[in-house]
Formats: sequence, C-alpha cells, structure tokens
Amino acid sequence: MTQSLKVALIDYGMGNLKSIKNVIAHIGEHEVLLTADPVEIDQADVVFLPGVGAFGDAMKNLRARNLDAILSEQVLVKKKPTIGICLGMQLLFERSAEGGDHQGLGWIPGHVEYLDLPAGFRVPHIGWNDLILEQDNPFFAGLGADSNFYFVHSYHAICDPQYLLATVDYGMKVTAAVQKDNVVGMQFHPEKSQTNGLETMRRFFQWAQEYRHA
Ligand SMILES: NC(=O)CC[C@H](N)C(=O)O
Repeated sequence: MTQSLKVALIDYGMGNLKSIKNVIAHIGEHEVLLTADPVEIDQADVVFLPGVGAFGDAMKNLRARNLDAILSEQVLVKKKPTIGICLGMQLLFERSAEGGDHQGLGWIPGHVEYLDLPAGFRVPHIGWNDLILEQDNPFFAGLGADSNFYFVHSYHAICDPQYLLATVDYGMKVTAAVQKDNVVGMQFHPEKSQTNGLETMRRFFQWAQEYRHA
C-alpha cells in the first residue's frame, strides 16, 4: 500500500508547471502544492524543481524569492527527496556556463556545459533518445528496448560517474539523469515523454516514499 506524499512543486516563474502538475495528478496518489511559500514547502514531503529557460534567469528568480536558501535547508539539512527536471536538473549543480558563468544551487558536485558535439549533430538536442543506464537505479531499470525520452536542451551536466544514472548517445555521451543521495535530476522532459515519462515519475515517487521511511 502506497502512502500519499505532499509534493512542493516550486513556483519561481520558469515554465512547465502546469504540465508537470498534470503528470503528478495523473499518477493519482499525491497532493501537489504549486508554491514558493516557505511554510508550505516545509510541510511538503518532496521538493520538485521544474524549469524551462536560461540558467541565469532561473537562479535570479530563485534568489529573488529566497528559494535558494529555503530549498537548501529542505534538501541538505532535512534531506527531503528532491527532483530537478530539465533546467531544474541543471540548477542542482555548482555552476553553469550558459550565457556567462553562473552559480547554481550546488547540491550535486559538477557543472553545466554547452553540448560540444561533433559535426552533423545539431544543438539544441531536440527529440527522442534512448537512455543508456550507467548504473543500477530504481527509476529506469527494465523499461526494455523502448527506453526513449524527450529532450530539449543545449547544455548538460558534467559530474563524477558516481552520480551518473543514465546518459544518451548524441554524438557523444550526454548526461540524462543523475542522483546524489536524496537529490535526483533528469534532463529529459518526463511530462513530454508519454508512457515512459509517467512510469519514471511513478517510480520516483515510490522511491521518495521509501526514502522518507527508511
Ligand atoms: N529546455 C530548456 O529549458 C533548456 C535548459 C537550458 N537552457 C539548456 O539549454 O540546456
């Protein structure tokens, strides 16, 4: 029997909130709070950091709402299960080179770089690609041959292999998913990845329940 989780879907003016809210609603078991409120975030079981757009703007918006500090306490001190997707995943790292040099949230050691691809590979990387598992993890195992997910990005995270869950092959190894302890990042868009996106989100919340009660 699964237990319902309260999910703080962080509202900081960087897109894709509604489609993510729909995905979580579709899974059906969890309560989603679209919020930037410290009290509501504190009451939540899970931190969900969405995001579409530029890294620098996102950090500016987070800081303007004091969310960098509020979320860091939830993630690093209270150790709540946390997920960043797309731009939200990139924000988990220490720095990004997107449009200059920007400091990130720094919850996972590493940095974000432009996709420096061989000739013939276009940036942004837009479309479906198959995940390659870099290590066992509860989110993607056994999806079968058809483990494709939808990507839209020009930058990706560079980190120690110990944090790397999955990559895709797009002229080179492109980082697709990462994890450090309670913090998970997914570069693709689960909300646009149809059945696999839903299944991965369902598994993330199942993992979050187990993590909360471990
Ligand atoms: N789709 C996005 O929002 C992309 C995020 C980031 N700006 C990148 O290009 O990688």
